[in-house]
Amino acid sequence: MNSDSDSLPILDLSEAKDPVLKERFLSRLHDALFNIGFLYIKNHGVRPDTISNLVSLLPALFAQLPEAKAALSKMNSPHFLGYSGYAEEITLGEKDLREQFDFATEVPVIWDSALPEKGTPTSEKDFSKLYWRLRGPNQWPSDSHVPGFRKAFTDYHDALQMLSYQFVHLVEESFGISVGTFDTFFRPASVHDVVHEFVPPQHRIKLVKYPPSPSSDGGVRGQGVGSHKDSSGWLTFLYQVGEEEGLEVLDSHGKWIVAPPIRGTFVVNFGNAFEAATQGAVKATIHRVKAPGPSASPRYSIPFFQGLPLDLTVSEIQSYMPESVRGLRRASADNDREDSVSSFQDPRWDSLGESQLRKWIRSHPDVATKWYGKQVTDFYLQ
Ligand SMILES: O=C(O)CCC(=O)C(=O)O
Ligand SMILES: [Fe+2]
Repeated sequence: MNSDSDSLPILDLSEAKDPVLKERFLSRLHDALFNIGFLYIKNHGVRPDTISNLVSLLPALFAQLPEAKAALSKMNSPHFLGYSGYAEEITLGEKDLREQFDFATEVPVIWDSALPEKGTPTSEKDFSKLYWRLRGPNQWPSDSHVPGFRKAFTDYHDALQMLSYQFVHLVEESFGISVGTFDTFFRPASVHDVVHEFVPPQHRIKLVKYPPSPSSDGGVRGQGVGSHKDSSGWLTFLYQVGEEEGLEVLDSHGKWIVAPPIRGTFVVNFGNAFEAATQGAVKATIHRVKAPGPSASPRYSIPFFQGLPLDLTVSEIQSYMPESVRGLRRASADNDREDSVSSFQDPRWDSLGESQLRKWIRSHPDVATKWYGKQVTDFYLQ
């Protein structure tokens, strides 16, 4: 962040529909993108009942018996979808004091382990690359344990997908490029698009619970999730449930800014791929979550990670960005971080799929070894 303010901007999306307020809205969005990289949006158009229908099921989802949760374990899924138990994930060498379910756009498996020369009967595209194996269906909880979950999740997914596409159009406008420039990443190509036909991406949605946890002797709250940049996609739309604070955002002076839940809003931030696409002009801002203290209520959150086509490469994505945007690159103090954009620009993982595969293998080597084998796992762990 590069702002002297101690709080994040709140943008009102209804202003974007008002001819009088639109210019001001776009200039605020431009500032938020280039100076801060983290913002709230309100009047976003997602129906309150679409949100509350899913939110109201979260306690039951997490209260399932350990056997029921184990039956949905990520260990069952080559797509890294499913349940991860409390404190099973590690960020920056420390356990994250949260449990979570990873869901995604419901899609069939398209990975084809056949040799590329054989092609596939249905498509000219080569789906033999290992990263295509990341795509696949969800593990749904049983309807007797969490009644109505699949419908509530799907409605929420569809609403957030639409919001994310509309928001990308506003980003295009604030960049001064034609509305729809990035649509090619998200929709089946039209007959005129002969450059590259992308398979519409799978978006990921995490359902997260941070239970109350003991503070250290000095009263310091535990690590809900350690400081990180989002690496699962293009843009993140985070819904913070309830009133429990926890999310913090690192500004450009190295100061942590609290990003409390604000009723009726989503928090929007940008992933590594967006930072790479803009050559660092829009930052994937570092953030973290503090676990609730011992007498607090559990905190729930729902980040939606907008996906991108897995075969999209960094240079290809950059070619869609105008020089006026890429030229706004800012100096960054975090270029040497392990999870920073630099790993995405390493030619070995230069497609989104390669960088995603690496990320998932590194965060779940046990799942990776089971489905991808030791040799592949070791390669991506190096
Ligand atoms: O729970 C939150 O508020 C944020 C979680 C987060 O940053 C993430 O899962 O990437
Ligand atoms: Fe995050």
